[in-house]
Amino acid sequence: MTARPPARGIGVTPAGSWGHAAGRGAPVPRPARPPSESSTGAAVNDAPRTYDVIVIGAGPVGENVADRTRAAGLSTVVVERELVGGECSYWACMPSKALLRPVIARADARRLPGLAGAAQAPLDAAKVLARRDEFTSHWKDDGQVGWLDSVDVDLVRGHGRLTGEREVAVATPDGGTVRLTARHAVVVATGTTAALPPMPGIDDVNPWTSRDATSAKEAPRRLAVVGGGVVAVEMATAWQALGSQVTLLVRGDRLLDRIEPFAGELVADGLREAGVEVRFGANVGSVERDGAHGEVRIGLEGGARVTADEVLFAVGRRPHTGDIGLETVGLKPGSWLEVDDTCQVTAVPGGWLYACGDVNHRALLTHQGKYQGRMAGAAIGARAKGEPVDDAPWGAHVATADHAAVPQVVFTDPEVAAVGLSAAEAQQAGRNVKVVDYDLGQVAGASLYGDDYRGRARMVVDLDRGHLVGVTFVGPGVGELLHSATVAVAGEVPVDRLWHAVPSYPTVSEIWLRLLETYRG
Ligand SMILES: Cc1cc2nc3c(=O)[nH]c(=O)nc-3n(C[C@H](O)[C@H](O)[C@H](O)COP(=O)(O)OP(=O)(O)OC[C@H]3O[C@@H](n4cnc5c(N)ncnc54)[C@H](O)[C@@H]3O)c2cc1C
Ligand SMILES: NC(=O)c1ccc[n+]([C@@H]2O[C@H](COP(=O)([O-])OP(=O)(O)OC[C@H]3O[C@@H](n4cnc5c(N)ncnc54)[C@H](O)[C@@H]3O)[C@@H](O)[C@H]2O)c1
Repeated sequence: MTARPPARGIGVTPAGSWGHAAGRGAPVPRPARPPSESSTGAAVNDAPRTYDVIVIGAGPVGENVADRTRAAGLSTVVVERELVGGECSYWACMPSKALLRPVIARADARRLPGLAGAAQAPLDAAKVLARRDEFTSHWKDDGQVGWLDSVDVDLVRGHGRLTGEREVAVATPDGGTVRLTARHAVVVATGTTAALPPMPGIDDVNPWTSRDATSAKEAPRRLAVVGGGVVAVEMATAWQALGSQVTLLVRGDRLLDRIEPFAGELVADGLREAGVEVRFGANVGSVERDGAHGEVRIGLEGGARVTADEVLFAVGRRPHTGDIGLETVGLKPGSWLEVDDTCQVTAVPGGWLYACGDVNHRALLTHQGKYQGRMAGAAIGARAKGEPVDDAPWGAHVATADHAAVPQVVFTDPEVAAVGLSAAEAQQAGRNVKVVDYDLGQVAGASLYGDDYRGRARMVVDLDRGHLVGVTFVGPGVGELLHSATVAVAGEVPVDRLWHAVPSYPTVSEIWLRLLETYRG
C-alpha cells in the first residue's frame, strides 16, 4: 500500500492503494529498534523479539491499527499468513465492486434515451474480469508490503498464535517459529471466513464461497446462490450480468433482512428484471454433485430440486479465531471476541488484548473496522504514554459510531444505502420516533438521473432528541448520497438545523428537502 496512491494506471496501482490506511504527511520518527527486532520476516534467532505492539492479521483493519500505533510513536509488527491487505482487497470489497461497477453503469445507461440503445449489448465478461484482476493486483501484495515498509511497520509472514499474556508465536512458511513479545498491546485483527451450513453432501460438492464468487475466471452457465444477505444479492447481480443464469435461494421471505423491508423488495424486483430467478421459502436441505466437475443438484426442503453448474453459499461468516491460541488466555477457540468501545477484549484481564474489525462482530464492514482500528490505535498510544483515555461517548478513543451510525452501501441495481437504525430497530429500542417516507422517483434530480427512476427514502426521527437516528435510500446512484445521512446521524444534527442545509437543484440530494418538508407537514 502506498501512503499517497499513484495516479491510477492498470498494472501499476497495488491492491489497497485505494486508501485502507490514512494518507499522511511526513513519516513519524521511528524509535530505535531493539537488538532483538528484525525488519524482515526471516527467523533470525530463537530469542523473542520485543515490540510495543503486535497486530495479528494484516487486513484493512490490522493495517489501520498499525498505522495509528506507529503514528503514536510505538514500534509495531504485523503478522500475516496470507496476503497483506486481507479479504477485502483480494476476495471481498475490491473484486466484488470491480465486477459490479460495469453492471451498474450499464443499468444506468439503459435508463437514458440516446444512450440506452448503445447499452443493450452484453457485457464483455473477459474485460470485466481482467479489470477485476487489476484491482486485486493479480492477488499479489507487493504494493501493500511496500506501504508497511514506508511507515516503518515490520511484517512477519506466517500463522500467528497467542501463547500467553503479551506473547505471540508465528509459524513461518519455512517451518520455523518467530516468537514475539509486546510491551503494551496485542491486537487481534484476523477477520472472518465464509460459514458453510452443516448439510448432507456439502463437503463433497466443492461449493463456491465468497472467495470463488469474487475470483472466478469465467461465468458458470447456471449458478445457484444460497442466502439472502449482501453477498448473495451482490454476487447474483454480478454473475447474472456476466452471463450466468442465476437462481437465488432464500430461506426466508425477504432479502437484506437487516435493512428496511422496502430495500429488499426493490432489490428483488431489480434482480428479477435482470433475469435472476428469486425463490423465497427455499430451504436447502442437501447438495450433491455428479462426479468431480458435473452439475450440482440442490435438494430443497419439501422435495423440490434445483440443478446448477456451481452453487454459492453466502450465508454469513465465522471468525478466524479457531487456531489463534485463545485457550492460552482463557478464551474459547472459535468465538467472536467481545470488546469495549476502545476495542479491549473485555474477558481478558490486564488490558493488553484488543480485537478490531470483523473478528469482534460489531459491524462486518471494512470502513467500520478501519474506524475501530483508528480508535484502538489511538487508545493504545494514549495508554502507553500514560495519557488520559477519552472514553466518553464520541470521545477520541472510542468507536461510538458502532452503536449509532454504521453506514452501508449494497451495490445492486437499485443500490441500497443505509445508516443507523431502521424504523423497526428504533421502535424495538423503545424510542419515540416519527418515520418519514418519500418516493425518490418524484425528485427532479432523480428523474433526470434516469427515466422511470424507481426508489424510496426513509428517515427515522427521534422526537425526544430532535435528530435523525436512521436513514435509508434505495435507488440508482444513492450510494454517493449516504455520507450526508451519516453526518446527520453521527453529528446528531438537530432536524431544525437540517432545514437550513439546502440541497442543490436539480440533484438527487433534493430528497433531503422532500423528506424534511414531509416531516414538517
Ligand atoms: C464478498 C464480500 C464483499 C464485501 N464487500 C464489502 C464492501 O463493499 N464494503 C465493506 O465495507 N465491506 C465489505 N465486505 C466485508 C469486508 O470484507 C470485511 O468487513 C473486512 O475485510 C474486514 O477486515 P478485517 O481486517 O477485519 O479482516 P480480513 O479482511 O478478513 O483480514 C484478516 C487478515 O488476517 C489474516 N489472518 C487470519 N488469521 C491469521 C493468523 N492466525 N495469523 C496471521 N494472519 C492471520 C488473514 O489472512 C487476513 O489477511 C465484503 C465481504 C465479502 C465476503
Ligand atoms: N457492500 C457491502 O457493504 C458488503 C458486501 C458484501 C458483504 N458485506 C459484509 O459481509 C458480511 C457477510 O455477508 P453475507 O451476505 O455472507 O452474510 P449476511 O449475514 O449479510 O447474510 C446471510 C444470509 O444468509 C441467510 N442464511 C443464514 N444461514 C442460512 C442457511 N443455513 N441456509 C440459508 N440461508 C441462510 C441469512 O438469513 C441471511 O439472509 C455481512 O455482514 C456484510 O455486511 C458487505
